Amino acid sequence: MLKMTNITKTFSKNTANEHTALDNLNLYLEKGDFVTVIGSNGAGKSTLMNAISGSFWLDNGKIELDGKNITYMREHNRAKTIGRLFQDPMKGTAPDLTIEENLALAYSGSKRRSLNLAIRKSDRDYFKTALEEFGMGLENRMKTKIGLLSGGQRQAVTLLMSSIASPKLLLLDEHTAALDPAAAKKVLEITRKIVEKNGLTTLMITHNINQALKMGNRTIMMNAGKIMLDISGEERSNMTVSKLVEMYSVKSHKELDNDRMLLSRDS
Ligand SMILES: Nc1ncnc2c1ncn2[C@@H]1O[C@H](COP(=O)(O)OP(=O)(O)OP(=O)(O)O)[C@@H](O)[C@H]1O
Repeated sequence: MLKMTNITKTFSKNTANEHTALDNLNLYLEKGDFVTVIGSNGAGKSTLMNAISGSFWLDNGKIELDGKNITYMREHNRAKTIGRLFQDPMKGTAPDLTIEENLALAYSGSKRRSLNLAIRKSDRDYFKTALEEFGMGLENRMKTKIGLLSGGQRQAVTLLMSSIASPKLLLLDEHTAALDPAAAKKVLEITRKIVEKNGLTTLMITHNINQALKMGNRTIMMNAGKIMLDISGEERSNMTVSKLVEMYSVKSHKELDNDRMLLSRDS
């Protein structure tokens, strides 16, 4: 489904700040894989997502999605098949449009209909049913402007927008990190449901190691622009947070320096 071969990206080349954020990295995701991504500060996790969504050109390497070479495809074209959520709940929705208008935009994009805010009754019923499943009461606020919602409610709507656009790939970049614990829990629950129901191939960055081991079917750990650990199946089921932290130190010859990750190790 997603195949990244020898991808390399160096920022500020030939300057004192030169930094190789992605270093000959290889990653292959099967269709339906839900992969969690962890790693130290500056390991290259967000840069990996930026590379996939096309925020910059690679220095080297190739990215294929569903058999298609997208290495030189522009970002806005990739966005048609790659959904992305950020830490900032303000991103990804139009704050002055209502919940149903935002959903209608995502829906019209997926159906290749003309961009139109006149909402059909059948579409409205479909959105309502989908929102009801979240148990947040959003189905009764479909005419509320998105900008008035809490961060958790916004991320829930953004997730629904991403899924109704039927993406080939969903990228979640610490999408619950800015939320309070109760909202984060709820949004994760919704994430799990949406990914499962739609069989979405998903990459999710999290600083919470526990969460990384519990969500999805595979976990990768990044360090210095490379994937240093890739676990799934029995090895992953038997993995503990302490073991993972220890493996990081052994493999990288340094202590894990992601404070947020370590602080959340028991939560
Ligand atoms: N556009 C850019 N220009 C220059 N340097 C960049 C750019 N984007 C990322 N970097 C650098 O690349 C490295 C990797 O950054 P990245 O944001 O991918 O790390 P991360 O693993 O997501 O870290 P964190 O957990 O702290 O968010 C960092 O040293 C960062 O400063």
